Amino acid sequence: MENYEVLEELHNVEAEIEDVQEQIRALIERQERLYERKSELNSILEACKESENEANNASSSTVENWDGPFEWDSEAADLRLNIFGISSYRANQKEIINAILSGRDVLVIMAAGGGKSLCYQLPAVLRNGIALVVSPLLSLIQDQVMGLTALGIPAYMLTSTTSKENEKFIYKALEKGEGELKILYVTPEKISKSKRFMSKLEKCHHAGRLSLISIDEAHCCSQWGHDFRPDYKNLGILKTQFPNVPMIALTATATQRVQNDLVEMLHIRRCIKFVSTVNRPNLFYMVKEKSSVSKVVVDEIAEFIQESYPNRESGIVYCFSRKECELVAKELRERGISAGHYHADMDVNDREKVHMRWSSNRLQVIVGTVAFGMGINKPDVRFVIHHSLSKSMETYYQESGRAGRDGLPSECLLYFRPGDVPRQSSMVFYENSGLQNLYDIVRFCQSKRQCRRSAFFRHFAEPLQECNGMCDICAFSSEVKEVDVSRHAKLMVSLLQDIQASDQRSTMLQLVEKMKTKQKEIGSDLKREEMEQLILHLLLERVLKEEFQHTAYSTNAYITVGPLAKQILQGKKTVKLEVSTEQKTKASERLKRSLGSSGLELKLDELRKELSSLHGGILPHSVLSTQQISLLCSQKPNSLEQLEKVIGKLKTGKYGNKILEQIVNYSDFKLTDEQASDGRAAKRSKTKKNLVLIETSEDEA
Ligand SMILES: Nc1ncnc2c1ncn2[C@@H]1O[C@H](COP(=O)(O)OP(=O)(O)OP(=O)(O)O)[C@@H](O)[C@H]1O
Ligand SMILES: [Mg+2]
Repeated sequence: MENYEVLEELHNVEAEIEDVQEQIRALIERQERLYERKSELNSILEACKESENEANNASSSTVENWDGPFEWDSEAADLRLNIFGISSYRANQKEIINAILSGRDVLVIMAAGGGKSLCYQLPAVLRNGIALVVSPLLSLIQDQVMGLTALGIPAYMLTSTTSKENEKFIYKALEKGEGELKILYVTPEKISKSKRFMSKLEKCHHAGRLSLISIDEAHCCSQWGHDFRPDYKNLGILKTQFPNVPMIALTATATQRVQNDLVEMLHIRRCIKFVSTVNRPNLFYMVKEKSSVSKVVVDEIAEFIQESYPNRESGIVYCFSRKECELVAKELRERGISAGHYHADMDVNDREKVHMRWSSNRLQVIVGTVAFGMGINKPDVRFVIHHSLSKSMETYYQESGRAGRDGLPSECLLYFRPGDVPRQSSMVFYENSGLQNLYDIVRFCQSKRQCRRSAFFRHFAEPLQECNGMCDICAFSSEVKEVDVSRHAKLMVSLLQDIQASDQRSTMLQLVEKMKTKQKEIGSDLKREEMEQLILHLLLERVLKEEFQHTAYSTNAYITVGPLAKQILQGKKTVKLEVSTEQKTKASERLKRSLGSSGLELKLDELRKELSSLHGGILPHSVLSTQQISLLCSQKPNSLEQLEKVIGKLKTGKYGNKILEQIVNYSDFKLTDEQASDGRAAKRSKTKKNLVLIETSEDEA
């Protein structure tokens, strides 16, 4: 054998080894993803078996029909309507309340705004003694205590802001049963750090006065959750110390892993689990192409807000960075929208002030970073706009889910452009499955065919449900065609190989620039946006991958050749891009129409603002919720007695005359014979008004 032959074979063998190694790397990576999926599927299977067992046990035991009847039914219904002002239960609420009142531990998974608070507040009022509620944030606690106080329910909080006087009152109530205390809110730190508090609680329990324990936002227990709080890990002590006190854990987080985790950590393995759907039928999801010119984006956002929400309905705009968030707020203000910014770098008092102004409808829009999160308790947020994409499907679900907690139609709008991806990836790449999670939401944004809602169902492993035209994909019929871009993909991979061979790196932006010249070789021009779309597509397909380099000030993301690049070079893989051929309409006309407020709605909105400041600055929605306003407009009660049927005795007693005055004064108020004779239920009038109210009535629940 000649020397050169040996050398040639050696090169070939080396090339083949390299090829094999690449395939092994790709396979290992695939194996890892499969292992991860396997463990997820196992957890789901486990949960299914558990619920099957529970169902089997349920059929053999005596009381497992949580719908009732129970001895407390009428008392509970009276409290619901006349104190809480809620005309009918939503899905699962009644069952959860019954399970807790039967003394069982309960785990509640219910979407944001589903009405979890009522599930523990109503039993707390009904049962003798004091209910303990653990909640992660001071602002959430303050909102809840204020809301309950407005309803005349003796609720207190024990936190760093509690006055000495109140603290004394609370300790006395716990220890001696003196004074009126029904619901006590604490942060988890109180349980893990205050021995004094725990000893008083022990005394309260010993005297048989600890009625129930509620763990709100329970996903904070789990490291897999999005808001992990170390102090939540210690809450297991509550069940150990008070085993016979029913515990209710509530969260809107749907992943199986988190659910399993928190049941273990709270020691409530025998709990009854109520899992409601992740579906938020009143939310309209929409992804919009984001211009690379920042002014254009703000113009579009401003126009959207002004056109769709001329009555200054509340909204949130989420931004990626603190700087961006200040800038966008300023630019919105310049365009005549009352907007304030909110981020973690601000002074706590300033942050609180902005939050408060927004909660009381004095500020229309909060422009925030992710720091504007869990504490948001405002039910009538009509729109959530993402100025750039979130870091995962779960985060997006949570953030967009802050819209429409009152069940009324609301919009979730995400501005997406591929150039935002490297900004996010350089932040999340070090997190557990960070890049994988990010690529999931990128897939969601890139898709031009898959219903947005069904993407959520898939993500949370839930059976598909109808979207009813409540996402851009289902609502607008834009034609999508597939374009074969395999040649461009091949060119891109070989270009990257050349770059890497000369020890260089390329960011997404640089790669697009280089490709713009290079693609002339194949005589076909992809537009800049299409080129970016192609890069993302190849990242998701693992033909390309991102690599990161730290500098003193930032982490840069570079695009490099990925494990499946060979397949492209060898022509084993075709690459197709989805391209819309039609422009989409601006927004859902249907939704817009349904959102239009009537004159009476505006009058009642004004009234609730006025009453809220007259009644010690409570929040306007504590006076009347937007849903109650809609009911009043459709039913137009004309006596205190009729009004009571809509908003309950308590609110009628407090605000009834003023409300009736508005309804009577309202010029186009005409009482139909039908309403006069029997005060018909809301549903029929609701459809008349063309207002889509999404709620579950008692008989449906
Ligand atoms: N059965 C009901 N009918 C009408 N409105 C209801 C009902 N139950 C609760 N609500 C209202 O829905 C809104 C959201 O309720 P709540 O704050 O309990 O939601 P949540 O499930 O705790 O949401 P989050 O996960 O965001 O904390 C509140 O304004 C509440 O008054
Ligand atoms: Mg809640």
